[in-house]
Amino acid sequence: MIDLKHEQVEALLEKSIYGLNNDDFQLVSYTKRINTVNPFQFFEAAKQTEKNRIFWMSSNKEFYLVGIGCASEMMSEKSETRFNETKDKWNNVLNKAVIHNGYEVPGTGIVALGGMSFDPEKQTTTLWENYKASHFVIPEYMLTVYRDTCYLTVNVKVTKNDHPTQLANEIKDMESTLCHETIIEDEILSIINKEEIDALQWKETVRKATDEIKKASADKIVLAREMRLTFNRRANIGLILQNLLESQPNSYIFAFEQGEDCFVGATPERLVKLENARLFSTCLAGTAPRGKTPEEDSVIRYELLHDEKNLEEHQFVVQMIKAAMEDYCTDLKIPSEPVIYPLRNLQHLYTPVTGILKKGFSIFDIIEKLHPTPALGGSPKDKSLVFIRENEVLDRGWYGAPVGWMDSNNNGEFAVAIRSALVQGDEASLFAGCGVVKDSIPEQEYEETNMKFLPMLSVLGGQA
Ligand SMILES: C=C(O[C@@H]1C=C(C(=O)O)C=C[C@H]1O)C(=O)O
Ligand SMILES: [Mg+2]
Repeated sequence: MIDLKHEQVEALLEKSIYGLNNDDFQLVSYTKRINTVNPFQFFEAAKQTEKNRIFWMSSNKEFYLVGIGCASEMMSEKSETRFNETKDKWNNVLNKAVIHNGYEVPGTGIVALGGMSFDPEKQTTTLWENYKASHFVIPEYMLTVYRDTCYLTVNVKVTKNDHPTQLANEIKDMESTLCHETIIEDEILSIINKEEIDALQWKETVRKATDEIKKASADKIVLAREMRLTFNRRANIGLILQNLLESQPNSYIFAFEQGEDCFVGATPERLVKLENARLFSTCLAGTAPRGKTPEEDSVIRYELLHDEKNLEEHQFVVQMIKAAMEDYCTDLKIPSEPVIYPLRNLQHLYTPVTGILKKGFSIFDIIEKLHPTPALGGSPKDKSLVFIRENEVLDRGWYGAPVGWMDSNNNGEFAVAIRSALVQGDEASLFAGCGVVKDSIPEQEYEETNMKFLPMLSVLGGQA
């Protein structure tokens, strides 16, 4: 019997509590299988707890994580050390924790969920003040849905002064609150004000980037812009997530709540997935709209697959990811030509990457090596980042950066946080960017970013 009963939970807590010295603490974690729970409802039910919520769904819809509250966190404000700090803190957490998890299911047991800012060296504004340079949370309560089976993990930080019976009762009450069937109200959100942040200046920056590229100081520079919306009411994140699920195929759906703010999106772009040392990454760059009829769609698809400008944008990403992965993987496989990745509002050029992770590396090493790929930064990395830092009129915050999860067995998955919005009560900022190369035309790049606003715009009261 690996599923714990109430009395066993109490005994487990008691054992940890009585083993502690005065100022010490211990993270106790246990996982059990539970009856089917709808992850969107679990997320919605947690609203009444007033704890921060995190939502993650993989693009194949086979895997969900919903994290509630914070039992422990790894936070870093410093740009140069954020990766190492996070790795060290993660190792400390794992070394000190007591883990009761009888399942070898990825994403159960102690899992850290979080993300980071795109460029911690860029001057920040107040827009993202609630989001750190790097922030990972080990939730108090976490629902894992893996191929239709549900698991609940409870993580408790206990101290000498805690009372096991009381704690076990609190946990029991919380479990029933969270697993209780909840109705997500279908409220109508409408936009009462929409402001594109300086579109003219943005097009001018695109032109300046093409000049730089022609001078050969860089090959590709990704430039992004912001749209600010005001609604008739507060946006309900649970409903937004459900609407994203219904409207955005082939996409990761994520939400990271921080008090009154929530960073939410439906991104098609995997950065890296690790499952039992098998590594998957993605090159995604080059964009065209979807056709209105199947015939028109297949013409556009054919053109995209043969379009020199888009193929160039794409190729920089393939070259970089290939070079980056060679040191970390064996059996690296990358097809020589891209295929189409279809989405609701647009289609991309896509090249999958697979390999076997060499021993001694973690998923965090891979993220550090890859971020930002030329899909979001440019090529070469340093030159394009300097251009973005100096010329882009936007605080990207967590937009365009890795978001995801990792477990104690070196499994995990990170996506690139695009097609996303920072929702702040009855307002939101949407972000969209595109890869500028030598043949980029500012007006066309502008239209491309308009298409990339659509996934979020359409679930926030705009037109699909
Ligand atoms: C930058 C974004 O998307 C990236 C840019 C693309 C392009 O320019 O063709 C395509 C996919 C993404 O790599 C975004 O959606 O904001
Ligand atoms: Mg493009």
